[in-house]
Amino acid sequence: MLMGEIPAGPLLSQIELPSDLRKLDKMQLQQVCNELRQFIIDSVSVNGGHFGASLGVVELSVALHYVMNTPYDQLVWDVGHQAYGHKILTGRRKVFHTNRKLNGISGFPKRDESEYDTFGVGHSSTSISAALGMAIASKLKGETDRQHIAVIGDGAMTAGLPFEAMNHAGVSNANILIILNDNNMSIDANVGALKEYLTDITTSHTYNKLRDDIWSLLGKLPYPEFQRDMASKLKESLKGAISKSSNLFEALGLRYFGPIDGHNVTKLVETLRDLRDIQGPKILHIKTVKGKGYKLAEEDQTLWHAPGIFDKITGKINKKVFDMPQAPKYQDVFGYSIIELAKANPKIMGITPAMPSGCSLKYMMEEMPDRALDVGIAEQHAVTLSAGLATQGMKVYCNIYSSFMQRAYDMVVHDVAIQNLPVIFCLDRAGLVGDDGGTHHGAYDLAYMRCIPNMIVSAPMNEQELRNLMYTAQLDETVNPFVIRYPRGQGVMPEWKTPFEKITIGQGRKIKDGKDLAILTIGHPGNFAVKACTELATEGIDAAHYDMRFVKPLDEAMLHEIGRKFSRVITVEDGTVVGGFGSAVLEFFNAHNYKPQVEILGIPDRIIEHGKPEEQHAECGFDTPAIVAASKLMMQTKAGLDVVHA
Ligand SMILES: Cc1ncc(C[n+]2csc(CCOP(=O)(O)OP(=O)(O)O)c2C)c(N)n1
Ligand SMILES: CC(=O)[C@@H](O)[C@H](O)COP(=O)(O)O
Ligand SMILES: [Mg+2]
Repeated sequence: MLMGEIPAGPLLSQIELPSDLRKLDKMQLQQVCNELRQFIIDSVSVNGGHFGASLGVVELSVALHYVMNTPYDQLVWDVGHQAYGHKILTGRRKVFHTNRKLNGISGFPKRDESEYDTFGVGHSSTSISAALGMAIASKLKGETDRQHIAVIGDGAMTAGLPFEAMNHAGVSNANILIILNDNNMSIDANVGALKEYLTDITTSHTYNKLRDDIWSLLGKLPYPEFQRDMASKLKESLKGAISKSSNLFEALGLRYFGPIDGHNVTKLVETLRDLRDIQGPKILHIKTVKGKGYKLAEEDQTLWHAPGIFDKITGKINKKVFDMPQAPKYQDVFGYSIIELAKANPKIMGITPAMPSGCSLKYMMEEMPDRALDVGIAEQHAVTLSAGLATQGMKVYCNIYSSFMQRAYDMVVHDVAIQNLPVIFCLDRAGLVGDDGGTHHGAYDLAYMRCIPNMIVSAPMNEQELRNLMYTAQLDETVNPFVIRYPRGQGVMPEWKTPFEKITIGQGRKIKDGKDLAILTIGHPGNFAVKACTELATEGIDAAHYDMRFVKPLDEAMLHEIGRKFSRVITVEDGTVVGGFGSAVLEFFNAHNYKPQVEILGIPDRIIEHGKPEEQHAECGFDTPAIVAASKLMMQTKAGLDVVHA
């Protein structure tokens, strides 16, 4: 056993790869499922990670790798937070204890990690498009026997992209199987008309009775060939009568099967075998329970989506221990402050695309259900909906994780910025997010927002600043789109509930005067600089510190002061160094002919993998020790002449 390796049950420990699984008798699969489920519980309880979603697809994961010839047959998991069983069955059981840790395996499927991971994921709703692309390529290569399977949840299905993909798949002859894993949950409760439809189709007596009658009639027919022939004839004749009018997926040109019980591994195996023989685009609807097999997770599916480390016997979740126990999370400052503001201003609304718990809008949804909405996984819709509301004078706080906002970029430009609508974008999870890794970092927002005309782009250094920026953004005199971006987790102010104060847009704050060099920060990393200045002082270096607050508009008066006074400048941001805050400062200095030596600290131009945020800050080189080191190095050079290279 490797150090940290989690022990597996007797059958599971014999399975290194799906080829081992396929040697088992079908009757042994239930035991494999039981052992796999236990292994996931054992692993996640000690190492953390996503939990309920993987428990819900244990049987499906086993059945898929048992029936399909993976990796030749291509399996695409949507989001990938449910793919732990898949990872464990495909060569990564022994290293599963390194899941989401620095230098360990990723929490999501990743192409360079395994040939069984056919497509890199983390963001939702991409699976059908990706699998369709693979299926079309297979057809062109003449691979008629190859299967392409997209496993997508009911939450991920609420986005636009799957419908774009199904609209295409339905008129293609591509060999694609979509498995809709319907557990009636997203992270929070799933929302919208599709959810209602999936419930209706599951419980519809007419539809199910007709389907069951047909199958039992077919079962009574004498020969399998005759059954098949009869099935297809019946299917054809009933197509117009029932399916198209009563089934959304059939209307899109997909053959619809189900719903079936996604926890019955034998039934899944039989069904997948049947479907393997049916060419063309098709969808299998399975019903599962998120958190299946761990009672507490079944009972509170939101809490157990990603609970962190817990005691698997008692179910007690270990609360994360923060450096500053009393300081709140930025998320809660947002969640409580928007309620305060909304009570005073009836025009205020809150919008989240599927992250009410994550971003804390849930508090407002509970208190003011008409004015705070979860629109499902639909970032593009969230932005344009906010734009529509803004045309009517509403003050909308559209709260989207920074990395998920990437897919709504055109809506920000076309629907908001070009019309200069004063939508307030609260970009949560800005900067480096930790365990979720490269797909989830909010690394690019400063760069991609600051290049758009009309935008105001800001980042608070602490809770009070967040509140004041939120307050300023909703004032009637603020007529531009307003970005406020802040990181995941804790701030720094135990006494965070300060009275609201207006901030002058484009005005920074001088935190500390100094004479040797200037450290310019944006957002939360300003706190790293505060500590760095204290440390530098003990070594006789007198650094000035400016919290610039805005990347757009820049505080030009402050930058003139800095340009005139300092020949050494360090900029610090938790965003990409390519085109971000540091670049904006350099552009200003260049335009005004200031020539200080400038070092830009931030996220380098490569993908930062999973790990703890502190490890990632250190790796990128913008934490306190890195600021101290860069300052000391800069002080060794002759100001304004030598160029410092890290
Ligand atoms: C574009 C995007 N928006 C939001 C998320 C956050 N997110 C991850 S999983 C999830 C719920 C997905 O629900 P579903 O597809 O039904 O899977 P389940 O967890 O129920 O198995 C959400 C909202 C994401 N990963 N990507
Ligand atoms: C898979 C996914 O996208 C989410 O579950 C994400 O991991 C949530 O991240 P937070 O824990 O930061 O809300
Ligand atoms: Mg779901």
